[in-house]
Amino acid sequence: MSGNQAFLDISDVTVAFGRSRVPVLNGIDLKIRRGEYISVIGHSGCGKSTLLNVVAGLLDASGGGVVLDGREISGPGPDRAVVFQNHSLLPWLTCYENVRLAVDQTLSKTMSKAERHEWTLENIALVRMTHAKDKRPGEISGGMKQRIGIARALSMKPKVLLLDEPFGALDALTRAHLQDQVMQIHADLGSTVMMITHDVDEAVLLSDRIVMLTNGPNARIGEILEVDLPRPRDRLALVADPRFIAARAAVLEFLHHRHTAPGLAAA
Ligand SMILES: Nc1ncnc2c1ncn2[C@@H]1O[C@H](COP(=O)(O)OP(=O)(O)OP(=O)(O)O)[C@@H](O)[C@H]1O
Repeated sequence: MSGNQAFLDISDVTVAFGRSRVPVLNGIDLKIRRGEYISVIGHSGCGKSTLLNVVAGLLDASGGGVVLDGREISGPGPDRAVVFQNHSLLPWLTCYENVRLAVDQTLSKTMSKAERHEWTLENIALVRMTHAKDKRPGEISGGMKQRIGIARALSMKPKVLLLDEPFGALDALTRAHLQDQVMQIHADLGSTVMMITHDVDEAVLLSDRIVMLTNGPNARIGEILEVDLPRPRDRLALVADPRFIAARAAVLEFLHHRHTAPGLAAA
């Protein structure tokens, strides 16, 4: 991919914590196109969340930098909305109020009060949560909380959606429903998504490319797999699709046998 195609340009990012001289991540280069769905996968502790936090602007890289749509990232901003594994809704607000708060914080200069109300409802409808919009987080399931978290993130009209294991804490069926919804939203809105996951099937189902990190410390990009599957994707049909099976096998093979950086002994 040529440099000028990058919408999100992660360039030579290195992160070392505290006084440690051994970086967690070392020289991460990744160029993401507008509208692309990227998954980052790797063993526990290799630095996936660290990378996402650098892109979110929640953490400063020790070296390198990130440019989004031509602007260098130097802190958190509404152009990058994050959805974490553990839903971070404010418990004393209703679902509507949680989304509305984000809308008011980011769009009050560009939308009237009535428009913000409509926009809030629209985003809640997008994740099919209209029926529970007046409930508080304590009154709804984990999957529903994640849906509101996604609605809140989308309502900010971010340039990039950053998903840090958004389905990780959910049961298999709820997880599948939410993956399908996110696929639909990605198709409808053309969102650019960077998602951290541990789940190989999830990565193959959702992604245009899967970025595989080597084990840390000094984690690097070991390999990037293009997922050559037409959209829309149907999870049931894909189970028997040789391209799905091959992509899945390639990621598993990397995770089991080739997760060490070049030049290091196998773990
Ligand atoms: N604030 C911090 N201070 C010191 N070390 C940290 C900090 N945050 C993360 N680390 C270390 O950096 C490494 C990478 O952590 P990170 O959470 O990014 O990994 P991960 O791949 O997302 O892990 P998991 O898949 O288990 O969530 C780990 O060794 C972790 O202990």
